[in-house]
Amino acid sequence: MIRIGQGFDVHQLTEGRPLIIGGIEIPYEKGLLGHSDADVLLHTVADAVLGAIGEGDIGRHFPDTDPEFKDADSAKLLQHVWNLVKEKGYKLGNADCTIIAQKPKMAPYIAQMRERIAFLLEADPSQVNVKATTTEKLGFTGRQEGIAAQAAVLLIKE
Ligand SMILES: Nc1ccn([C@@H]2O[C@H](COP(=O)(O)O)[C@@H](O)[C@H]2O)c(=O)n1
Ligand SMILES: C[C@@]1(CO)OP(=O)(O)OP(=O)(O)OC[C@H]1O
Repeated sequence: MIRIGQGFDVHQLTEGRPLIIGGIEIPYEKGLLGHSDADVLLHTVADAVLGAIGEGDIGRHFPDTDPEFKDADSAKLLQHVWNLVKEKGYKLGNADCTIIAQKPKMAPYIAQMRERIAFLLEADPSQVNVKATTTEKLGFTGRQEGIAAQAAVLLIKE
């Protein structure tokens, strides 16, 4: 059996917050705003995984009104989601992710993100791809008001 899921998330860039993407802290003058650590990429992957198992989205599992998730480490949220996948008997086929950001340059951090996501999904880094694109200065990402991310995930049950 195979199941596919896709995710999309956006967080606003603001001063005075760390920039955490794909579980990696990136040195930058701004960070992402959210109830949790606002890791836009891990949220996107979690949503794609939840989509693949037909379990809604991260807002349903971790409400942003619940103080328990204030400043939450998104890696822990993704691990919780991954436990649901394992309970259903699935493993990762592959995941493909895109970060949409005008700045900063993600390229130096992509390999680390890939390894971190693979670790969280109990898979080999070869099963995870992370890409980045600007929007050529267009739109809210182009104006550096926020960063978006997309992911597609394939799960396999043998
Ligand atoms: N925040 C980003 C955005 C892009 N990259 C890398 O640059 C390449 C060119 O980006 P375009 O938007 O001009 O297509 C892209 O393929 C990425 O490799 C990046 O590292 N960080
Ligand atoms: C992760 C949660 C929970 O702390 O909060 P945020 O960091 O605001 O993230 P979002 O992508 O808006 O949705 C899920 C939330 O419930």
